[in-house]
This record gives sequence, C-alpha cells and structure tokens, in this order.
Amino acid sequence: MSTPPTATPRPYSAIVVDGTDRAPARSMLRAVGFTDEDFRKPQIAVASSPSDMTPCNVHLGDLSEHARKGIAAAGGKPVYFNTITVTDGISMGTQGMRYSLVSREVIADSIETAVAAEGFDGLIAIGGCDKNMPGAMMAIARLNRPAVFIYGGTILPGFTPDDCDHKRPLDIVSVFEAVGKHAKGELDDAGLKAVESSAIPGPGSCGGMYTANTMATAIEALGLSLPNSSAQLAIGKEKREDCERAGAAVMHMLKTGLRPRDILTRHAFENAITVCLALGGSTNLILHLLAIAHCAEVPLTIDDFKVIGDRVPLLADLKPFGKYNMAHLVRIGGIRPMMKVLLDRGLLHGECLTVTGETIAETLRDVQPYGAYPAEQDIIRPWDQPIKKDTHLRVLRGNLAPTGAIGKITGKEGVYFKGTAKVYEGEEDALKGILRGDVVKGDIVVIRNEGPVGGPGMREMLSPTSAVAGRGLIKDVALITDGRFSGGSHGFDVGHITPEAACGGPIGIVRNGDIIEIDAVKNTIDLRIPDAEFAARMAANAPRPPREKRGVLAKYAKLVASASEGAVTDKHL
Ligand SMILES: CC(C)(O)[C@@H](O)C(=O)O
Ligand SMILES: [Mg+2]
Repeated sequence: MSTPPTATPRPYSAIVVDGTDRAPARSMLRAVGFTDEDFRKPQIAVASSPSDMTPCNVHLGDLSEHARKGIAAAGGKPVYFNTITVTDGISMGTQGMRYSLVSREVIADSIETAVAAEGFDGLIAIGGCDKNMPGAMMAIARLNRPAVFIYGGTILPGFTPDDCDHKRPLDIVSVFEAVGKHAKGELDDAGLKAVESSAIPGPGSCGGMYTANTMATAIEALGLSLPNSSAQLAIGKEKREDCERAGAAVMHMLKTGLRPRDILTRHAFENAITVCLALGGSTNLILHLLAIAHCAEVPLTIDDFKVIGDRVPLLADLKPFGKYNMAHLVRIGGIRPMMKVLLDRGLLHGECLTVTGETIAETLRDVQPYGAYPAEQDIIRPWDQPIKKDTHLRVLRGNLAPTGAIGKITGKEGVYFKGTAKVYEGEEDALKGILRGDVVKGDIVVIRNEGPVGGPGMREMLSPTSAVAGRGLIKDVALITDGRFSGGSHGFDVGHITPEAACGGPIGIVRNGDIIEIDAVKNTIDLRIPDAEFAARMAANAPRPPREKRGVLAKYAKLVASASEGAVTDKHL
C-alpha cells in the first residue's frame, strides 16, 4: 500500500509507515488501532506520566485523554506512551531522594528515545511533579519537533478541621514545618496528625511557588505551553480545555513549520527568568533552565540570572516565604496580568514566539495589567512596593564557592549573615542535629557531600530548612550546602555550592567553629580563615571516591556536570 500525500507534513511518520516495504510497521500499528486513514495523518505522541504514586500525577491519565481528543479533532493521530515520575514530597529526607534529579535525565532520555525511535511528527508532553517538567522540556528541545507542554495544574490548599474559616491554608511544606514544631514541643501528636491528614486534599502539584509551579510558569513564559495554562488548578474544566487546545497548537506548528527552537531563544529564556523571579520562584529554576538551554543549544549561564535579577523586583507574596498559594493566584487572575506589567515596564521581550504562533506581546494584547486583579488583592504587590527591589535568587561567589552558589534570600531574614560553622557530612546528620537542638542562634549549618556527584543526585534540603523554621530559628541561623533546595525551603539558605565537596571543593575544608560570611548584596560567600590555613587545608582536600559503583546513580555521578552548569549529563562527553 502506498499513502497519498496530505496537506499536513508527516516528516517522521512517513518514513515509518509509507511504502510497500513498510508493511510490517503498519501491520504492528493496525494491531493498536490504526486504520488506513490514520496512516495518512501526522502521528503526534502524548508523553505523560500518570501514576498512583503521587497527587501531582494521579490525574494525568485523565488529562492525556483530553489531549488525545484535541489532537484527533485537529486531524492528527494521537499515540500515547508513559514515562516515569518520582516525587520529592515523598522521597524527601531519604536516600531515595538521590534519584530525584536523576529522574529529570531519565524522563528526558525516555521521551527523546520513544519519540525518535517511533518516528512521531510531534508531541504533547504532560507533567505534574518537579522533574517531569524540565525533563519533558529537555526532550522537546533536543528533538526540536512540533511540541506543546501541558502542566497538570496546582493542588488546592488543605485546611485542618478546626480551621472553619479557612484562615490557615496548608500544603506539603506545612507538614514538613509541623515536624519541626513537633520536635520543639509546640505541636502534639494529634496536632501533627491533623496537619498530615489535611494538607493534601486531592490531585495537583505542591501548592506554593515551589518547583512545580515555578517550572510551569517558566514554560509558559518560554512560550512552550499555551497562554494562561500554568496558573491553573489540577481539577477543573480550564485544565481539561487546555489539554484539548494543545492538539490544535501542535498541529498548527507542524503545518507552519514552527519548531521549539524557534521559540526557545535566548530572549525567551530571559522572559522565563524574569517572570519566575518576580513571582519568587524556586532555586531549581536555575538548574533546570540551564539544562533546557543546554538542550536547545542556547548559551545561558548562572551570571545571566544575576544580570536579570538586578532589574526584577520580587512582587508576589507566595509561599514558601509569603502568605498565599498558587490556587489563590489562580483565583485573582493568574500570572498574565503580572506578565503584562513586566511587558509594559520593558522587562519582557514581547517579540518572542509561543506555540500558538503568536508572540508573547500578541497573546497579552487584551490583558489588562494591575487593573485585571481585584482591587483588594495583596498577592501581587504594586510595582513601587515590592517585597524586595531585586531578586531573591542570588548568584554568589567567594573562596567557598569559586564557581558559583545560589542563595535564596528574600531579605525577610536579612541580606547579610556572619556566623559559626556547624558541619554535617550529609542531610540525615544535619536533620538529627537540628531536631536535637544542637544548632543555635548564630550558627551556619553546613551540609556537604550532597552535590550532584557526591550524593550522588543533589538532594533537596527541605527537611533541614523546615526543621530550622519549625524550631523558630529562621531569622537566627543560615544553612549552606553543595546540595540543592526544595521550592518549599525558605530562610537564609545558600545551595548549589560549586565545586562540590566530592570534587574537592572548598566546602570540604570547613570545620566546626570556622567563621563564614555571606553577603547577599555584594553576592559573596567566604570562609574567614587565614590564607595560609586555607591553602594548607585545600592541599589535603582530595576528591571523594565514588559512593556507588553500579546502576543509574553510578552512571550519573560519572557523567553529571556541576550545578553551575545545570547538572546535565551530556555536557562533557
Ligand atoms: C516537595 C516540593 C515542595 O515539591 C519540592 O520538591 C519542591 O522542589 O518544590
Ligand atoms: Mg523538588
């Protein structure tokens, strides 16, 4: 059988299904439901990650059905496959969390593999939990076939039964912090159980401006998801409509020749950084955007975040450091009016394209800036009353981090900290120490051997930062690490310290009682010991032998680039 040409190009699937010699491939596909007519349609993959494992992904099977419907309605042939997810909210604080950042690579590799192997002409990727999103975006950037990303949507806040007026919205971070309060004796067993049982009321990604909501926002600002799709609830008809509309967008890209790398330009990355910084996004933004840019072959460095951060005020009063959840922002109108403010102020590149084929400025043409929000709202601050006049994500350097570190410093706990090192060789030890009461006012908790190579896997230090908060020390203690932070961490926190301890970085020479100075205005982080002492300790500071010899963690430790390079695994091949 030979298939007649159709109006919509089929650049990849035609190679797989056209011509007499491709009968075996067609035969296989007939068995999964293809008809003669389907062979004349472009094949669009739906790559999703539904799972019973976590509320972030539990509803993605349902959403993918709507995405498939949208593709079919637009004249494409949807083909569904799944990839994995792992969830930080569950793995956090365990050895399992070492696989978290690794899963980003597994997801990217698996989507790239399935799409390229099967000859799909385009794809829709659906993600819910933190690493699903950058993982999918890395695959989209590598493949450069027409693609739209769909975010699974944010969770609703939870409330304990005694909070009848809904005054204390809870989410997963509330539970982490409740553990610290429990250790301090401020919350009894029943209180902890009430928080644990109420905080997560159903499907959706962790509710604050944590990593999932940060990355969803970044992807919309990059132009790779549909306008107004990131500030959306997981449950609700808007999310289902978003899924159905994605099919038309991907088919339109196919017809017009618009490709992800036409959208993922240097200016698009600057837009994503700008929007996420104004909203108070997670430190993981830096790691993940560096990785996506690497896959799109766009030059981007940590220093670009500093340059942009100097001109972008922190406007949103969102958790973890603020009052509100993403669901509250959804209710007042989402991120689009704030994007319009940024555009009007000259902080967004309006000419950047989106998957709709329209530019960012065109998609915002009917959006009113502040006026679109209800007058009484206090989630998005007025331009002249920001929470901080420049970014909370600080790119720091100094003798402790010669190739960079990332601070998450909103100013609520000050912008300068000089303190005494209390050193822990890993997260578990640090958590025990903090919960035991070993850490006191004026301490800088140093958690090392948690970098991409050392962990391996660069775990998120949410349990220790939440324990500091829960014990009421958030203004009195700083925490630094060669690991990373959850989007839920807040306080005076510096992570991504590079080079990491496992690679012989100076964080490895810090001793209990040393003085460390962090200046988030000058963007410095330094160990205050005499130069000769510093040099002597460095001379004896050898890289650590690998912790794992087999399996994915061993492979990862061998390949992974530093956190300052996005911790990608194909940079130094
Ligand atoms: C568990 C969380 C809050 O989702 C975290 O992993 C994050 O990075 O935001
Ligand atoms: Mg996370």
